[in-house]
Amino acid sequence: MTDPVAATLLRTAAELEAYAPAAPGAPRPERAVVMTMGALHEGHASLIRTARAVVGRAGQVVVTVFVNPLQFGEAADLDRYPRTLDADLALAGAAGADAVFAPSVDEVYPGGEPQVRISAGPMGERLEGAARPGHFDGMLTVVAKLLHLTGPDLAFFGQKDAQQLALIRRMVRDLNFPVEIVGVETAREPDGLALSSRNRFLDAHERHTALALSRALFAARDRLAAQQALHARALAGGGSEDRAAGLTRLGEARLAADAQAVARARPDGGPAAVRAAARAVLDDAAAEQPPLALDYVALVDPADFTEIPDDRTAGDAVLAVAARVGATRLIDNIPLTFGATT
Ligand SMILES: Nc1ncnc2c1ncn2[C@@H]1O[C@H](COP(=O)(O)OP(=O)(O)OP(=O)(O)O)[C@@H](O)[C@H]1O
Ligand SMILES: CC(C)(CO)[C@@H](O)C(=O)[O-]
Ligand code: BAL
Repeated sequence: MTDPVAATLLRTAAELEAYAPAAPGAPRPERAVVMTMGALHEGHASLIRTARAVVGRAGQVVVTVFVNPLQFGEAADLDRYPRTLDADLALAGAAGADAVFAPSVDEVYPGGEPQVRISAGPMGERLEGAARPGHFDGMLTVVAKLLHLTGPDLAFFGQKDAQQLALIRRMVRDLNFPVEIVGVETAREPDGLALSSRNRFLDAHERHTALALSRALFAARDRLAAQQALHARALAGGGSEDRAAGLTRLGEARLAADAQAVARARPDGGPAAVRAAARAVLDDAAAEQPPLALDYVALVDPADFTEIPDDRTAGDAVLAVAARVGATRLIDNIPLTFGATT
């Protein structure tokens, strides 16, 4: 069922329940769900295509479209969130979805705002959670409900919302949800800007400033790679303080500086160096017109989003950034691995 036709629209839990049941005696098809807030773009399409590739033609791909009031702090952000259901049905179908479940607020919360909610715990209070109090409780509550309503074998979420993905993995583990969570790499514009439904609010100047988010992340990644390459040369005997001193005596300043850089390279590239590389780009963008207003740039442990200490020499990390450009708040992040000298 991968023809480029609009996906079937399901509006209620009853329609979803009755949707394409397995024939009597036939095995239930494997079901993948991709949860969204609509205004679908290529980032969502890549999640849907990945979901289709994993479950195959015999499987079912259900996309949910629901702008969840529970996870919005500012009413204005909720009100202006883009809603484009017809285009969403076409994009979801073209990317390989069978059905789009787009319930009303009353359908999802028939008793009004739920009194019993999922608590995101300490991880939900850091970074995005600090900037948007209650956001992650609201997000996890609706994800739990949508998992119950759609009953998937697998659920796909973007790495672009890295803290959200980590919290969903944690909820599924802590509360024994019978579903496999799959993370999908961030889709970007050719110039690096992470695709986001909120990008449509940026005018040309704001978009130019907003490019600093991804450029900061790439600068940090490149700094880490350069430090790791220097360290690999150090391991291969390519530099030492003695060699640098010898070259200085011979007047070979450039070669001396190179030998010294190799000798001093840390095996991990150094968390501080990585943060500094990102910060330099973001500081420049604060002077752009319009300016970038930095909310945070943080190098964190992907398991719990605590800050990576400066003496950490190995392991996985996420460099995450959030900033406001004009009236639009944007986030981005990049996974990094320390200590991976080749
Ligand atoms: N650029 C992207 N690459 C990969 N996945 C993405 C991308 N953008 C969003 N997603 C994922 O799509 C799913 C639905 O996200 P959502 O509908 O909030 O879109 P969004 O573009 O992130 O919206 P916004 O940025 O306005 O919050 C989430 O799992 C999210 O991580
Ligand atoms: C997971 C989600 C669909 C829950 O509303 C939302 O947070 C999103 O679009 O990332
Ligand atoms: N993209 C994550 C959902 C939100 O911003 O509310």
